[in-house]
Amino acid sequence: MEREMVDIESQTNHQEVPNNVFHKRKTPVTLKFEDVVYKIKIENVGILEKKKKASERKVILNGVSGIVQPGEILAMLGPSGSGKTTLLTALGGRLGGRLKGKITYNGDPFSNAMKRNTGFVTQDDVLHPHLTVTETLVFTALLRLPNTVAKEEKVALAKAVMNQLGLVKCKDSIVGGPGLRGVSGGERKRVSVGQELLINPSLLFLDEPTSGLDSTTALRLVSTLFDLARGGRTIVMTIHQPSSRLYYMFTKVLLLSEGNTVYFGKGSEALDYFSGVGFSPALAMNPADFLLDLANGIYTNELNEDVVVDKKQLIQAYKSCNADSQLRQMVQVTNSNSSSRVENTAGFGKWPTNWWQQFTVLLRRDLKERKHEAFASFNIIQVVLTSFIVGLLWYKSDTAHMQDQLGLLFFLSSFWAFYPLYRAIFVFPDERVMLEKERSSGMYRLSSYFMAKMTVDLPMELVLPTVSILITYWMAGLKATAAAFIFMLLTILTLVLVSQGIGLALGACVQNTKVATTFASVIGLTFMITSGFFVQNVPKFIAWLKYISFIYYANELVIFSQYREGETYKCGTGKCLIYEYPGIKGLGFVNNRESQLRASLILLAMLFFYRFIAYVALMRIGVTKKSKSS
Ligand SMILES: Nc1ncnc2c1ncn2[C@@H]1O[C@H](COP(=O)(O)OP(=O)(O)OP(=O)(O)O)[C@@H](O)[C@H]1O
Repeated sequence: MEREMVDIESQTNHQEVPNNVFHKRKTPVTLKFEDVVYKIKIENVGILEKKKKASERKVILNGVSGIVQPGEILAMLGPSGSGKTTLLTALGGRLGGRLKGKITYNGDPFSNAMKRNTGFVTQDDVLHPHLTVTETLVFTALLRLPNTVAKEEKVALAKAVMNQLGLVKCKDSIVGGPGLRGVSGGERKRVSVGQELLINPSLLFLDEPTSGLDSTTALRLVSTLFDLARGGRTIVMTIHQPSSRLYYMFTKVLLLSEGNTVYFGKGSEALDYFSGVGFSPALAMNPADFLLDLANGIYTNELNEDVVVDKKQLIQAYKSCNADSQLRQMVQVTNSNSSSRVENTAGFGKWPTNWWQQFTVLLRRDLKERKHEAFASFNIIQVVLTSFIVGLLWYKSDTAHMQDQLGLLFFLSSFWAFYPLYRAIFVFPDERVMLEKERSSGMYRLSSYFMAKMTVDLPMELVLPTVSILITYWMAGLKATAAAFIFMLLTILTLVLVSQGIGLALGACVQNTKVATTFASVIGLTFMITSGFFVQNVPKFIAWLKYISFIYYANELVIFSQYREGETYKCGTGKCLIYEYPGIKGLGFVNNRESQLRASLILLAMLFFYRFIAYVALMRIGVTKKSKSS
């Protein structure tokens, strides 16, 4: 697979890549939003009172309206917490909950076709840290571009994006992330933008794309966006503190203060507007700084003194100005007609690619991303060392010391019940943000993602226990027949998969590794102590717990692998039947084919059951949010 990617890349090295492929435009989109109101519920808990106070509704967006046309860049400015990200998320069709007002795209509400024509760059870069810049963009192209585009063309487009965003220099460097040195912050941001440019979106949303960038890099990035807008795209972005050079590249500016519009209109006319309502800049200053000060309720007068301004006065001034009523009239004109409707013109079906293509690309991507984790030497050393120590402790054990041997069998069941559980817990919480981002843009089906995740870790999940059992089994002198060894190995491998399933389900349901780890300890310990090794005379009302304990069934099968009906052990001066040994008899096992089959089938059912739970829990992540917007 790796070779395949290298081949494709080398082919495209000789291929003519258009310098600016993004000047070709699909359907231009006019974005209108009218009286957008968003409230969230806040549960108030007094510090001193134990009782919860009644929940309150906090207004995040308070009747915001606007219009952005193809070829325009709208920059949303405002102090921190003024609602910029919330509005951007709402306009990008990703905000659920109590969203009121009307948001339309060429007159129509947000649709699946629109979703695939929309690029959304989040504030934090959500990227796979171990992939190189090229791999990141090529995998995105393979997943997001439709089947109608040939594979070679997809790779060529990824290359074109790298050219356009100035990423060629670092194309073979890994992206990096927390604790892993990779490309610079600015390059990482450009990779995120590149992922969205690949689909040549009609509408592009960017949440603070310039934060953390030096002014030159920020200017370069916004220049690229300016070029894109000129190609007919509609661009909406939030920005904290643009330099004046950046400010004048924006076609329109929306200034927010505590969720209210303080100004909406051309960036170049903002200062005139504020002069008209009594606030003209007394000193030569960056217009963006002046606007942000006002939105924060501060005005610097001729004496360079900061005067407090009533924000309500600014909000009211905007509401009663001509610009606002003109804007409302423009927004209210419906322009829904079949020629402007965003259709699936890009050749996307319900999904850009078919199930198998999604699965294979995701598998290749996961293999590259997770090989460092799955094949980490410390995992291998940990398991091999533990196996040797266990082998030494039980070196050449025999049935003359039945309790010792039972202890070994129980230890093996318990160790392989816990080890994969704790590893699997992290899989989905670590991936949540990525899954959310990719599913929100309709990149792939959940089932192909899920199957790729199940498959990618499988080899290592099975190789490690096999190596461990190989070491311990022979050192500890367990039954030296191929049948007994294979039975034991298959039992342990099934146990590993069940345990992994429980970890995946916990991680997927809770989505918080700390909480999931706590649950895992409680569940794991409960299943371990109810499996019969520690206590056998359990009160009836709680004795049923062992029947849902996967460790109980694994322990049963492991014991079956070693001892046959009628076999004996040395007791006192004579011999006793092994299945009469108190430690085994108390477990209540019947050693016959039916009970072996029953235990095996229950373990297999658990293997699927816990994965099913994990799948259902993941279904809520990244689906297009249903809001109450009218
Ligand atoms: N789910 C939530 N729970 C509680 N408060 C929220 C939630 N979502 C948004 N808020 C609040 O809504 C307000 C607006 O948040 P938002 O992130 O949109 O602001 P912003 O202007 O983008 O801020 P920044 O520039 O700091 O990113 C903030 O006060 C924030 O605390």
